[in-house]
Amino acid sequence: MPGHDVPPSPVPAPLARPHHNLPDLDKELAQVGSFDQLVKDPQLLASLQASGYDAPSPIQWKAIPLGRLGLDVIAQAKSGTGKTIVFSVLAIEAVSRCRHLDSPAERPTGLQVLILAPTREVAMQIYQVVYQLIQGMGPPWKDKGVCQAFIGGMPLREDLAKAPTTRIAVGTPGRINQLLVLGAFVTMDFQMVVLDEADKLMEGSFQATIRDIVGLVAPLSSSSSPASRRQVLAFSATYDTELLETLRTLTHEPQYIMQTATDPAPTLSNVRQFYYPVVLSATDPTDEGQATAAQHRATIQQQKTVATLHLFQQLSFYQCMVFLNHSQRGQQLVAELTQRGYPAVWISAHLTQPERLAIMTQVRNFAVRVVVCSDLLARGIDIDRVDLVILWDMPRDPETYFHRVGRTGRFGARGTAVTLIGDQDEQEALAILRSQLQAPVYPIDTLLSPKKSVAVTTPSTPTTGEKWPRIALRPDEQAAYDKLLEQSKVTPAPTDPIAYPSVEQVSPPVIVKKRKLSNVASTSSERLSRRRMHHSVPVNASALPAGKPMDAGNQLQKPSADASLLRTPRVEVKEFDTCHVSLHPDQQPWSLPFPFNHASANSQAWELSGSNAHHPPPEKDPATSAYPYGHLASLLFPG
Ligand SMILES: Nc1ncnc2c1ncn2[C@@H]1O[C@H](COP(=O)(O)OP(=O)(O)OP(=O)(O)O)[C@@H](O)[C@H]1O
Repeated sequence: MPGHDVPPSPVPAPLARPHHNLPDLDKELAQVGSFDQLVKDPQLLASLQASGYDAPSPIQWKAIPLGRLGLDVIAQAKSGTGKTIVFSVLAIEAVSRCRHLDSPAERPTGLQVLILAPTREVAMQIYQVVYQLIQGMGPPWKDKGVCQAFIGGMPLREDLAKAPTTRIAVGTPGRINQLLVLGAFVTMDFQMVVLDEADKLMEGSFQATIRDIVGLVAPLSSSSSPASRRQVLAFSATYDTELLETLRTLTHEPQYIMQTATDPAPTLSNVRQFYYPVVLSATDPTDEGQATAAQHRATIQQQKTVATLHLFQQLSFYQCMVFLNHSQRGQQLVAELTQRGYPAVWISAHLTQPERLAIMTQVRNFAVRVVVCSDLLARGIDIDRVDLVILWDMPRDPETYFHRVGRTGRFGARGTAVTLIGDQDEQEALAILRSQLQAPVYPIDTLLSPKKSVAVTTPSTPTTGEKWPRIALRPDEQAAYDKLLEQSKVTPAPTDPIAYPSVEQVSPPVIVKKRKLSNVASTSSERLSRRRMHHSVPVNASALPAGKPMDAGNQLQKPSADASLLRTPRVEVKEFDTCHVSLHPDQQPWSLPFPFNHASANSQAWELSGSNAHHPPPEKDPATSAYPYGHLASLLFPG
């Protein structure tokens, strides 16, 4: 088992990135410019391009400049739209700025960036992305100590040895906290903490650990000047109102980049979503003399296995992820699938860390095509050959649905997600879910018509250069689908001037209200009593409510601009090394060079564009001694 401090195991050659040549499938992925307009460092730019990242996605276009300004940022973007590259670029730039300081004596040492992820698998994946970018940046960057992974389940001794020289640490909260408490990292020049899957990191027992970590590396004290404060960046595809509020307390006047009100659902439109009602037993487990509840459950599971095999036979796919809620059932399913000619692996947090890493390597190397898993892999995991996701069990909440489905259809690829519906509880949960989704969830018979003659008994082997795995469609389905794709085409990227979105243009955050999908039946007696009510009701597609837009009550309010000044400064990035900032709605923007950060803010001589010379710096509020325009203004007018 390779140690996690060695270079990551070879990643299979990437499939051709489809989004450049094909119609835009989702506006989250519409091309907005090119990386050479966004990234100035030639080594980093070359490395990005060599790794196949030619054109930034909208989240990269918006969040990289904002993060580079040194502001705290809370960002939301759909699964698979490239959030990892946002903070990888910002992390490398942060270290790069320090490396290029003229005087070696002043060059900061030790840890500068900390990237936290909720699972060891996601942490290792992020580490591999940053590592790959650094490797592509030429000799000075090939220093092994620049970026290191620190995850639980691996020897602490090795982590203690490598921590002092690490510049970018990627890890899971428990291990990172342990190392910080032990004083393993040198943090005097610390600059930035990144929370990936931030809503998950703020949940339950994680939250206290995250608070401890952020308190140690990026303390938020009112007395600390912005220049001495460290930056906090948070990313996720989903945010819950309450957790978002909690997250806000870790940040300082954060800038928000959120899903738009018109497109709130965090699943990509290029993932076709279906539900598959398995044939229900005609018996009610509560009827006397009939099957027991356990037998009834066993029947449903059997039916779900049959449905899974049916999907495998009918669809051609590269790789499939099957999500279950129970470990024992997962292992059983793996045995059944393997026995029937679909070799599968099971992965959950119950395995040892070496076992988990070995399975992930197998999956990434395409040595296995069916991964049966718990929600360990529901978030953040990026395997670009996954084109089929089966939700064997209904997820416990809508966020988990979005994240599970988001394992396919990544960055312009197409994908299919099928939710198996086995009983009344799952039918009700699906109804709740559909009320939150904008994308349609079709009944499975629209995909698997009994008349259709698709007989793919052995999954096809992918051919190099093939753009997508094919999912066979009837001609009429194909025509409808092509039309849908044509309609979703987005206008081409603007060229001159480069129109980055300003903070003010960013729509109000749309928050998925936390609502347990499985709360309908938390105890078996409740479950049984409901079954009694819905005695032998077959799953009927037409009984399910159609999708409708999200409840407006779920949205946070956008900060409003009053008549004389903008509560949030308008930040507009015009070129990759300058940004324009307006404090008054009618004011010509100030022109600021960047990159800059808190550490450099005080010493930076701000150049004001000529037309603004008559705009005096704002006055401080006497009550708070703070500038009224917030954090950015205090950066602009230090002292
Ligand atoms: N600009 C780009 N050009 C081409 N491919 C990209 C670009 N940015 C990211 N990708 C690819 O898109 C895929 C998804 O990226 P990433 O894992 O960062 O998504 P994400 O937004 O973090 O998703 P999730 O919310 O599921 O964690 C990755 O395979 C990544 O290599």
